[in-house]
Amino acid sequence: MKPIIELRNVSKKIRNKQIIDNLSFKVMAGEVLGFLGPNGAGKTTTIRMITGLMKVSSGEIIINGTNLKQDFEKAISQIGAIVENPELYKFLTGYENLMQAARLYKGVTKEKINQVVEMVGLKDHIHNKVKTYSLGMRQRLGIALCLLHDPKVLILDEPTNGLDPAGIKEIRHYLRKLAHENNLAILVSSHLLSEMEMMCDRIAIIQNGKLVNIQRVKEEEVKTRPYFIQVDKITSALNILQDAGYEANPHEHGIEVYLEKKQVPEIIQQFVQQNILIYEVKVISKSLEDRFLEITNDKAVTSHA
Ligand SMILES: Nc1ncnc2c1ncn2[C@@H]1O[C@H](COP(=O)(O)OP(=O)(O)OP(=O)(O)O)[C@@H](O)[C@H]1O
Repeated sequence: MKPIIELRNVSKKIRNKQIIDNLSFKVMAGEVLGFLGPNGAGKTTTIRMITGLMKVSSGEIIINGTNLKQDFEKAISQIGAIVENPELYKFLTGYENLMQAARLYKGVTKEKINQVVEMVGLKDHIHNKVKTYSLGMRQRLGIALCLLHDPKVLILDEPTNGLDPAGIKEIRHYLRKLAHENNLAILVSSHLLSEMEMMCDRIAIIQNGKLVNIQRVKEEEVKTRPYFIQVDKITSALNILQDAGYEANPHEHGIEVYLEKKQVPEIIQQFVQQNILIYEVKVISKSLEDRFLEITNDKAVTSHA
């Protein structure tokens, strides 16, 4: 999988207050990454930086290989985003809303409009007025608007706000479909673990502007488990794992990496060949929920808030 969004040591200071602190993560083509954190953790600020609405104080943001600072137009043209609620004309039909937006872009054909309608499952309702739509349908129309210019990245800030469980399920279905079938990299933020678990392939937890954890969700947790490996050369070990396509991050005095049991001896062999000393290998068995509650100190946010 190819990283489509990449943050490298991104920091943001506003009036001497460190809002985002050395944040690095990647969102791959074909995955939905959840950006989870309590209120005020820095999710919106990060999303505003990725979408070019706010400048970084330091660090780099790379969108599909283009550095946002070096070629803003090119980087931004690959992003579709809903940062606040989608702006919709409620007295027009869904189709008319799409036609309005299409005028802003060059070369959006009728076929393209029909294609995005199909992608978000609104075909049967697209000629009805938006005021008759449920919140979930409005979100889906908002997503269709974002897709008109063929972005590689879709970014949605709190897309489930105000939706009932059926609406959340509906959005989840279409986001997963877009990621998996159209190979989009999707970043969604939320402060609710339960919603993120329903929607995402991986979850990145942020607190006080820092990334505290990235973990794969559910199904894949069954196959792969997070291992902690304590080594002397963390960077070399990380490079070996990441080059081989493993999801690995620095963790305390070692590395956290998602592995299947049968992959463990293979990794140890590679480390030994590269003269990396291994002091400890253990499974980190905590669930995502344990980690999140621990991280948020059981305050403000719970998985069922
Ligand atoms: N323009 C600003 N000036 C000063 N402080 C700011 C500014 N924008 C954000 N902050 C502060 O930065 C921190 C992170 O805010 P941000 O909105 O990014 O968090 P969030 O995780 O999106 O939270 P929420 O879920 O409540 O939207 C908060 O403490 C907020 O008060």
